[in-house]
Amino acid sequence: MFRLVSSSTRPCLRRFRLRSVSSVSSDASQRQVPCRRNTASFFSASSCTQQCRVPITVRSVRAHQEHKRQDARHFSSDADDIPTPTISAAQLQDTLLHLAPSISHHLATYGYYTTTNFLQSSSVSILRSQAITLRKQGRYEQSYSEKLEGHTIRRFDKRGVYACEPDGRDYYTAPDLITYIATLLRTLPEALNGESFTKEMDLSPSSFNAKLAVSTAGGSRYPCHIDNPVGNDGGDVRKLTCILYLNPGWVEGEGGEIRLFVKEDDGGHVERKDAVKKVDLSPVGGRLLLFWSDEIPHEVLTTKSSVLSPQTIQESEHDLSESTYSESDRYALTVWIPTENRGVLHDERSKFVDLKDLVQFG
Ligand SMILES: O=C(O)CCC(=O)C(=O)O
Ligand SMILES: [Fe+2]
Repeated sequence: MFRLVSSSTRPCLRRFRLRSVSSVSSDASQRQVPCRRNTASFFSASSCTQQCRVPITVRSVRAHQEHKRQDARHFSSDADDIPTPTISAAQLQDTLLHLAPSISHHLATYGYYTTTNFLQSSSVSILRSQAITLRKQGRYEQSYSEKLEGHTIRRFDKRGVYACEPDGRDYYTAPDLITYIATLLRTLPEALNGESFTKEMDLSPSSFNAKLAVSTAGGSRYPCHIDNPVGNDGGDVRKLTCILYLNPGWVEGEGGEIRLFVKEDDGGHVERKDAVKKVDLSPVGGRLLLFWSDEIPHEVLTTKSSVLSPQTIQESEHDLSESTYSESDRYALTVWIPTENRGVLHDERSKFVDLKDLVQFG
């Protein structure tokens, strides 16, 4: 008997640490820069004290040179080389603050929130092209799930799915992706903690992990799972899953939908224990989807081989730019936000608590 433990690589919740910043500035003079070596301090270059301590041997000299080469790729002392993101952090922040009351209400009532208009298609195309550049740099690896077989956790590759965990070193390649992640983290936890429906969740802006995943066309799928099935017992404090889809030309109804299993009764009045509703959402570019990481079962349906509108395909034939590379692939950027209040994870009092029992995993 298999039990799905986690759909993704075990999270490293210390991957990024954000300095507490109350406002977001897109002004280049105020911009915070990635640390040279320590990805954990992306927003605090001055706090990196780690030195390169590779012992001197012939092999290590090569390793050292490679290290320096990699470093140079990610860091330049010339401030002019720091890329300026195209998307406006201030505008993103405004949008999130504007949506916060509705997000809070929907999360509390339905367990999820979604909007297809979170970003303009031009911004989605920029984010996608940076995701593709990271892929061309070899930053993605085979994505896998872990299942508990007896007492052993076994790893299963997800066919056709590749993932990377963007971090501070990726700023030079993907300034907009990193700006989006940072702005989401700076804004959303605090905004939802200020709303009465989600106040108790005590979401934390201080640490998190992010995943950029690409499902290649023609068959890849994710089985039904919960992102954080073990919760505090396993040291996993992820509470809110935030997915941004980066597929500008996606055609609705052509596969690749995420299927959420939510309560049939969404008004919170009469709740039948066995009432589960399936909600299928296409990964259309600019869709933001949020749901409780420890409660909402979901799966990703098979991606069909061609999911782009004829217009997009036609355009891509004449445009060999980065933004149309691998145009049939399904890109999703997920940020998991943890809670400071471990008691809310797998809370027996939650109205969604029985969803995981009602859905067959694996
Ligand atoms: O890409 C999606 O729609 C969802 C991916 C997912 O469920 C996961 O990474 O855990
Ligand atoms: Fe998931």
